[in-house]
Amino acid sequence: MIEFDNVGKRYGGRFDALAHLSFRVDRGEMVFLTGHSGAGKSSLLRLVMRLERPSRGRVLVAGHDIDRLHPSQLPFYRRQIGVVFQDHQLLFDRSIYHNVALPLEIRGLPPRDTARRVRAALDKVGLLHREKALPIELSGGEQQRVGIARAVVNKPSLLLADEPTGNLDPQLSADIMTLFEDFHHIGTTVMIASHDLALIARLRHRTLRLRDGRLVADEERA
Ligand SMILES: Nc1ncnc2c1ncn2[C@@H]1O[C@H](COP(=O)(O)OP(=O)(O)OP(=O)(O)O)[C@@H](O)[C@H]1O
Repeated sequence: MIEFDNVGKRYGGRFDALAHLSFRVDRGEMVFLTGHSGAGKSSLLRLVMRLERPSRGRVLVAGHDIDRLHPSQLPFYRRQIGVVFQDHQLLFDRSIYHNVALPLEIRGLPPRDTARRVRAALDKVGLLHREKALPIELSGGEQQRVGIARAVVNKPSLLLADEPTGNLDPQLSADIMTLFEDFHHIGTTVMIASHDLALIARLRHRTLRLRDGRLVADEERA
């Protein structure tokens, strides 16, 4: 599903944030990405989203070199990827329903289809009963679940998360990871950048470890 072939990413013409990075993630796999702050985790995820382009090497997603995508193809490409951030980036003047509906409204999906999909996504994260609430009325863990519902409302084949449990206590973090595992179990490819080594060790999924932009470990834990 994802293949990095000797990828390097240089910022500002001199700083190598990523270097000689090669790995494959198969369709349906769940993989953690770890490493110290500044190791290059977010840069790697941004390359997969095609928010950044590699300075060298190739990034293939579903068999395609995504550097070759025409700008007109990017919206369709990104629609296949759900993204969850640490600070879930909800719109605070919109209800939970409308936050989750946003990606579908941007696509111009008919309201009836939008409603069906939004409710299915909210149901998956256990928040159907809160659809009329505003984000401010929800706890941090619930807000993150809304962020996940919004990320999966387009039924992406690939789900990326950048420190999705960064602000949550251990129990809520474990609950959020269980949600990601649920999507993995129905066939979604999942890649999660996280600092939470204790949680990662407990969950026993493949883990890629970066240090100074290089892949220093690739461990199967199943
Ligand atoms: N747009 C940019 N321009 C210049 N340097 C950048 C840019 N984005 C990231 N960097 C640098 O590249 C390196 C890797 O950053 P990145 O955000 O990928 O690391 P990270 O592992 O995600 O860190 P953290 O865990 O702190 O989020 C860092 O030294 C960072 O300062």
